[in-house]
This record gives sequence, structure tokens and C-alpha cells, in this order.
Amino acid sequence: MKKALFLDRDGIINVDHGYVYKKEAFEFVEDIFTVCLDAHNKGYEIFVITNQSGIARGKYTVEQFNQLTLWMVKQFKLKGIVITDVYYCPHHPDKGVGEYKMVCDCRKPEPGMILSAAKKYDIDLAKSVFIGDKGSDMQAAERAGIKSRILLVDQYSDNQAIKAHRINKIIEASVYIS
Ligand SMILES: O=P(O)(O)OC[C@@H](O)[C@H]1O[C@@H](OP(=O)(O)O)[C@@H](O)[C@@H](O)[C@@H]1O
Ligand SMILES: [Mg+2]
Ligand SMILES: [Zn+2]
Repeated sequence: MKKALFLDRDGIINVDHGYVYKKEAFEFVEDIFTVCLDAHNKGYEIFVITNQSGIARGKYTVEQFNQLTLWMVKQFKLKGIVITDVYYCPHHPDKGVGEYKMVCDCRKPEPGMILSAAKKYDIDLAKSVFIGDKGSDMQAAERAGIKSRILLVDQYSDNQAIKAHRINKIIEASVYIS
């Protein structure tokens, strides 16, 4: 079995400007590359686990999400970091339109996306790490049996104290990644 670093996307990989679907609006949160390179070099598989209710809401299409994702994964590759796979939930139970309006087992805080990745790639969830910016990320990780869970907030705060706190959390994540 392998160890994995699971990443939420909006608020962790990129600044969460709200339903980001264009690369022009995709602002990488620089300090995430630090922990990803550390994890990659230590043999972790890296996955992105993301709710994309913007699809359900009709704000953008699956094709647009896929195009952005291909571009995002390439940016990681250019920094020597392999993203093994990206899992997304296109649904929303209330605000969804048409086929995307549904209660599903993939929208965080449900653990469905994490469990799918673990099954397909033979991941030991007890030895894996999840980094997210919302309580629903932490709940999904806990329900999936991931022991090391890091909650990072204020990804775009200019407050030096908050930035320092965030860097400490990133370093803490590196401690988990062993
Ligand atoms: O953080 P991840 O899971 O990668 O993606 C979150 C996004 O899909 C969007 O999720 C929405 O929540 P609702 O889905 O509308 O409750 C809002 O929080 C948006 O600001 C955010 O961009
Ligand atoms: Mg998020
Ligand atoms: Zn779903």
C-alpha cells in the first residue's frame, strides 16, 4: 500500500476567488508547492479532492473544468511534482440544475472521492495526509479514516501573523509527511 497527500483545491492550491474555472483567475497559493515537493520526494501519491458545485450551478461546464485541470496539473509537473489524479464532485443537492441536482456520496463532507482514490490506487489512508480549508474537508478526511488532517485558512491574508501561522501549519504538514 502507498501513502498519499490529499489536497483540497480552492483555498489550498489556488486562492478561492469563488467558483474559479478559468486559468486567468487561477492564482496559485505559492506555499503549497513546498509541501507538495516534499511529499513527492518522499514517495507520496498526490491527489486533488475538490467540490465543483459551479458545474451543478451552471456557472461552467465539465469540459471547462477538465481544461483548467489539465493546465493545473501541467503547472505542478513543471515544478517536478506529479499529481496522480484529480477527483471532483459536480453535484449540489439543492442548487444543482438538471442531472447535477442530487444528493451524492462524493460531495465533501462525504468521503466518496477519497475512498475511490484509495481503492483505485491502493492507498493506506491511515498513513495519509489531507490538507483543506473548510470543516467539510476535515470531515470527509476523518470519515475516510485519514489520521493527519491540516486545516489551512486565510490563504490570501496579508496579515503577517496569519501568514506566519500558515507557514507553521505547512511546516507541520511536512512533519506529518514522513
Ligand atoms: O474547496 P474545493 O472543494 O476545492 O472547491 C470549492 C469550490 O467549488 C467552491 O465551493 C463553494 O461552496 P459550495 O459548493 O457552493 O457549497 C464556495 O465555497 C466557493 O467559494 C468555492 O469556490
Ligand atoms: Mg477549499
Ligand atoms: Zn457528487
